[in-house]
Amino acid sequence: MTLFPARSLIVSCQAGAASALRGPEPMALMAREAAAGGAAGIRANGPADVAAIRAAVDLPIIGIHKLGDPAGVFITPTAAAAAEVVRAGATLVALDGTLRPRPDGVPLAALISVIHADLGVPVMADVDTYEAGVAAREAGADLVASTLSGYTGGGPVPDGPDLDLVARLASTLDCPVVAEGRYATPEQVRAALDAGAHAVVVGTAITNPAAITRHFLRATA
Ligand SMILES: CC(=O)N[C@H](C=O)[C@@H](O)[C@H](O)[C@H](O)COP(=O)(O)O
Repeated sequence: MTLFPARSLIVSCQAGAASALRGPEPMALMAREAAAGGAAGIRANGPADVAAIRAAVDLPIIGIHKLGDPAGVFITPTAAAAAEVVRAGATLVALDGTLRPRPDGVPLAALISVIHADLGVPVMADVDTYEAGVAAREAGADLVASTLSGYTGGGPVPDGPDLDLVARLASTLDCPVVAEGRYATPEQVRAALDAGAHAVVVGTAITNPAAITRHFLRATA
């Protein structure tokens, strides 16, 4: 897997529904800034954002298409969703690789195989546990990412990243492991790479000014 050099930093350019930055143009500007800063790739949501970012930067784009209920399987849940972001210019597709059933009941291996055959792009499985990571690799995922750790159990989301999951996956899987989810400091990024991650995806800490403001505001209380 040579899409991303070893020890790459990938920047996730996504804005929530309430964000003033939501929309293809702001996300494309964000991606340009990330590229100017040295990012090796961009992660982006939805065909409109992916298309605008594709036109703005010459970097690999991890395309996702969030559809449906955020409490369930919603990151690129179907082959049709994957096709939309690939047509828009995504270099590879990330999708929910947890052990939860997909809304349409299609098994992960079948979905990955259709994406490989019909779209010809690599697939990154966003997982929540070690078991899901192993299963995703067996199902044909080309990369496995820790993206969904902390988000599927129904409990509070932890403050920090799941470095243990990254270390376990990296020591077992014969594919690149990507660290993603709540990486907020350069030290955490280095720790993930030193634990065996091939690349680290950082979103909120770089591209969400409201969250960054709230983070600094804690010091004023
Ligand atoms: C759980 C979920 O839906 N994660 C999403 C996946 O695309 C995004 O909302 C995250 O921002 C992204 O994973 C990057 O993580 P962070 O923003 O923590 O650096």
